[in-house]
Amino acid sequence: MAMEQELKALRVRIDDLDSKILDLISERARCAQEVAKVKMANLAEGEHPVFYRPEREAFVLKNIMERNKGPLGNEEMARLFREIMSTCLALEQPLHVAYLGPEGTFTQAAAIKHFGHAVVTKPMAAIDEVFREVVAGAVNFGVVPVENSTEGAVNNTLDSFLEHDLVICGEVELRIHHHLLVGKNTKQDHITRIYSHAQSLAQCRKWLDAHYPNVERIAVSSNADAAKRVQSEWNSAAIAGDMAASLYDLTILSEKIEDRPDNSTRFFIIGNQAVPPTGDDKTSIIVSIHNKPGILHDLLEPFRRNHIDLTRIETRPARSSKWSYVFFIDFKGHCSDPLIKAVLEDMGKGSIGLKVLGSYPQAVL
Ligand SMILES: O=C(O)C(=O)C[C@]1(C(=O)O)C=C[C@@H](O)C=C1
Repeated sequence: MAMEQELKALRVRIDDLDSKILDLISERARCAQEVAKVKMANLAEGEHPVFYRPEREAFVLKNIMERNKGPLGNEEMARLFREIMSTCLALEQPLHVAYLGPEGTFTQAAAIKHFGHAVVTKPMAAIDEVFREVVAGAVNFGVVPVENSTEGAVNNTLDSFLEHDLVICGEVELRIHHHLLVGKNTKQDHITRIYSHAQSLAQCRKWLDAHYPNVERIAVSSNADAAKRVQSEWNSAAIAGDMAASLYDLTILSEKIEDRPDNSTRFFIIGNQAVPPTGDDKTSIIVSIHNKPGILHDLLEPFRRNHIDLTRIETRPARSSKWSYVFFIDFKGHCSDPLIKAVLEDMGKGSIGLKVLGSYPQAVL
């Protein structure tokens, strides 16, 4: 009886707090509606309003994480605010976001992690199609994978940047946990085929060698596609993540089978909008250079001289001529910073071409 009384009193307090939170969230949403009105009222002739402001969102989330005193962890708290902002933005403008599908891919999970659940997500069959959908203006943004901590670059994404003129507006990092999944009719000891995306098969190579050394591994276009197949196919399993498992109603035979526990994938948000600096930004560029001795050293020297932190460098064959290359370089800093501007100018002089793909806030979550 005493416990019942105690619980009742605590629940009264919770109801009271919920009602205060409800009022505050509604007040915040009304504020966002006012923000939209101000943005609409201050447009120059022919200008389009910019509702989504990644630099402001990064500030809000970081601020919440800094001020959070617990007991909820910083990430949990930021995720709650991510969702509040997502719904507030949807009141201003519902965002449409294309991603590398089908439904249930890690790219969809990355899109939701970045924009929250209030966005309308649209699956595309290939990375290039995500780019084309954004270029065509059919969606506001696109989400594409760019690199995995175990398997390296996603070349289709890098190549698409050579063909399309889009801006990188943000990055998302996602911990990738792979599971071995089966449909209702498949037993663990009857598996004859394992489907997944080539990158996912590679990320689980050692585990597969140890547990299913003689089972055929079949690469398909995505791990969500693998999950979809095994829903109805007997004696086959898929390697995919949580979203695909629940979407296609599969049983998890083995959890977290990736070879490296810190296995993560980085995704880019692509759009048409340049993002102002936050003080904690990254910039991505493409540079093409003449092939001559010491050229790569010369290219990178200004970064060393100016203590600019290079975070990634990737090479791809140039489309223009055989045995010539382009470099994809990411570094810390924003292209509007005078120091970065000077370095890029310096680099531009020694190269055939240099293109800034975008400056964007470093991933907060
Ligand atoms: O500050 C703005 O510009 C807003 O539109 C408000 C708000 C928010 O809810 O905090 C909503 C969407 C933007 O992407 C950033 C922030």
